[in-house]
Amino acid sequence: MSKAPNTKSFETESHFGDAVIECARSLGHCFCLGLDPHLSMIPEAFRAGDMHPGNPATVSATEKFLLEVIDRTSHRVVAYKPQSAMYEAMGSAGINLLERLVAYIHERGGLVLLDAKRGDIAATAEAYARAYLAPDSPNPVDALTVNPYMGLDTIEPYLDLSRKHGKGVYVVLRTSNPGAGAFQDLRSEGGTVYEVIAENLRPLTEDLCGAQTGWSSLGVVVGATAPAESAKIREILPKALYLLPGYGYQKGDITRITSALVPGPSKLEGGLISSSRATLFPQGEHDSPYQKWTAAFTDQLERHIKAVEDIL
Ligand SMILES: O=c1ccn([C@@H]2O[C@H](COP(=O)(O)O)[C@@H](O)[C@H]2O)c(=O)[nH]1
Repeated sequence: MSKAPNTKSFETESHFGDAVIECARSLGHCFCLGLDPHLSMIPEAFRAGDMHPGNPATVSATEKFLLEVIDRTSHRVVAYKPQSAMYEAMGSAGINLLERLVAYIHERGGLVLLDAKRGDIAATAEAYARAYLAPDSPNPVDALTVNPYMGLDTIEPYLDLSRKHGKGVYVVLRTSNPGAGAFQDLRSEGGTVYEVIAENLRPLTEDLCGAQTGWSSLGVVVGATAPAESAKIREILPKALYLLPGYGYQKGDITRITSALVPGPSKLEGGLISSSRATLFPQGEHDSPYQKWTAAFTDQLERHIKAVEDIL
């Protein structure tokens, strides 16, 4: 699906929404693996020194771990969702690591949805959009999460690159965290904040639908912990792909998250169900030797994928 590192022109130059759905249909599930290298959780088999974020050895250890994870999963997951903050926390070496990982995933034909939740005035958003969504960017990902709090004009630069190059844009709508409702559920005449944003996004999602599947490259982030809200959003945004974080570690009940999905040709579809910590770091395996860790990791990954398959 992709070309050489950092010169990649997304072959779905075509369309992110189509690429996600086509991959999900061929794999038979919609599991997305979060690449969140929490340094304290990196297994013993990969750790080096004190794992301080400023140590070059920490970055190398993290890279070894994540390359192993990617090698073991690239044929099994629909997309990867690196969390930008985890790499930024390691300074410029961490950002370089993120670039190498994105290139590595692309060499293997994988999709990268960078979770960076960018949001700023349009002039600055243009730079964020160029940084990640322009095909000639030093670190071109396939999709980016963005924050709509500052208004629709601030997401326009990302949409522009989606129109031109088929990139995915995921707007944060109703999040998975315990405090999500405090602001996002506030009511005005038009409904809750997240419903008002969704209404505003509707025509934009419809403009960005793929020719192959009809799904939009403009998606939304909705916590897997929020099935009722998910259902309401689906009524407003029938064509938007969901990114559903919060499965696993945050205990989102995926048997209820079917409210986000709709029947496709053979299974439910319309979202990416994402897990980071719970899949990357099987409980009790932190101190395991390499062989035991690989077995535990593969077992955990397959259990999580199976749980997703079972609800579709
Ligand atoms: O509502 C949201 C939006 C984004 N996230 C991000 O997803 C992962 C979740 O990690 P887990 O280890 O699976 O809990 C993380 O990168 C969050 O920043 C979210 O959790 N909820």
